[in-house]
Amino acid sequence: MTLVAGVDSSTQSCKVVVRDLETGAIVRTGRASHPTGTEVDPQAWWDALLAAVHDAGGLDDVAAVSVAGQQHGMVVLDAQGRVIRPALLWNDTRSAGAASDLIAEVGAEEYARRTGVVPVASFTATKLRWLADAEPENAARVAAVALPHDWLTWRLRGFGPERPDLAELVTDRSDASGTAYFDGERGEYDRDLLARALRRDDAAGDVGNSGVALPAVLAPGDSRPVAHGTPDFPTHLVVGVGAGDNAGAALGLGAATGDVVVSIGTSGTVFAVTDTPARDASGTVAGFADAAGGYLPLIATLNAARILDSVSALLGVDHVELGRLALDAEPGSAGLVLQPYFEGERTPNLPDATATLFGMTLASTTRENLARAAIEGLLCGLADGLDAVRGQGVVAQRILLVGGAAQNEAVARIAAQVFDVPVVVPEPAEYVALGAAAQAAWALSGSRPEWHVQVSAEPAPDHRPVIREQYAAHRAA
Ligand SMILES: Nc1ncnc2c1ncn2[C@@H]1O[C@H](COP(=O)(O)OP(=O)(O)O)[C@@H](O)[C@H]1O
Ligand SMILES: O=C(CO)[C@@H](O)[C@H](O)COP(=O)(O)O
Repeated sequence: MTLVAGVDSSTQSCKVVVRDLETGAIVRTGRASHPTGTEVDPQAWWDALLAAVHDAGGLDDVAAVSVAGQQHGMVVLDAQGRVIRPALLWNDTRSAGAASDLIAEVGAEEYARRTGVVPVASFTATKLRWLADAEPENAARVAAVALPHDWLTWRLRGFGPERPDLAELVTDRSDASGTAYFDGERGEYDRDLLARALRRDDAAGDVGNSGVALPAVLAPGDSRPVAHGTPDFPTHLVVGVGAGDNAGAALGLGAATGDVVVSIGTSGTVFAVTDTPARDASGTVAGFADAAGGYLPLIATLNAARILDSVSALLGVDHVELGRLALDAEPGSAGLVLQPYFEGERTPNLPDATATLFGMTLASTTRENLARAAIEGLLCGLADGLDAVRGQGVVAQRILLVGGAAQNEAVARIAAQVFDVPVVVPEPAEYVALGAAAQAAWALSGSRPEWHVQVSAEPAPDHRPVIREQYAAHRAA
């Protein structure tokens, strides 16, 4: 049996799956936790990757591996290949002012035209501008900028401070498209936008002629060898190009026309695979690239599964009990509405917002209604996102619900009340890691594998417009 492995280095944890190349069957899995916080030393991701690989039984018998990861995180390296400062993650909002500054300088239309996105605090370019303004001595030392999956792929192939070959950094279109200095349609970096973000004129110019290295953007199915083998990552391993996590999930799910993926992990995301790029100058929909040569219009919320973690903790219950309580309440939670901006918000772009509970009366303020309001608030934000993605021409025939919180039955059943299209829950699995394993298989065999995805639940359509109507009324107010 030939085996391939996929990694998802996500916000909260690192997950590894090992699959049979022939059938796609999951042979074994591993996992390790990441630190909390929105600023993380990348070394912690490397340690977690090693721990997750060990937990999965190692890669000795595996022929190829590929790494997908949380998008946008800023990993800055000096000329010796050392990480200059902890990475700022996608959900770190300190660069909100930098995003506004970049838009004021370049223009939203111009950004959308050149990169498919308009900067928000999540995107790498804004973090570089923050670095240039807040830590100019660090910005001056930047010799390369990588994303989490680029850096982990580089380390896995045997590079790092001991072998600081920055020209060996590689990435793919999907993750590069989340930087706000890459055009997914042309498949090229916009180095003038990079130079502007970092306030470094020497960052402009052609590859080899620039003071700041960027990872080479490889094609889907491409690969690189392990250059310097270690016991954990031996030289026989073929290493795939990797991906941003959402593009990885699309690959793992085999998302096709008519499918809209709704992922409820640390972030909430709504996205679809398309043939043409989105260029939304309002900035609501990010016009990302996918991991298979197409595009991935996407909206993301900063608040998703952790809304439920927080409300579960408040109520002193686990996720199962939270779901049971929620299903004991009526749709609309008797008027209780949670606008769940616990960590600020990205869609809508309100980086300094906080959460608000509306509609509290003696009658409505029950544990059941609060549990339901948490799930409804989470899903209403994503339903607004679905509207925005549809506004880019995406036709939604069904929702594929994935991510940690999709495993909660109440979330799936209430999703069937919030969304106006059928909801399908694929069998519980780490779809980002599965997609990365599909990349590994593609790199090994030369063609994209056609692996089947099982469905575990299809909650009966039960659309209840009242849920979104009352949420929208409070948002407007
Ligand atoms: N049954 C469940 N109900 C609600 N939330 C859940 C459930 N299982 C896991 N989660 C939550 O899902 C999140 C992890 O999801 P995951 O997709 O792995 O996130 P990420 O990829 O962003 O690290 C955690 O916040 C976890 O508490
Ligand atoms: O910022 C985005 C997408 O634009 C997030 O989706 C990140 O990619 C983090 O993903 P998770 O770790 O929550 O899965």
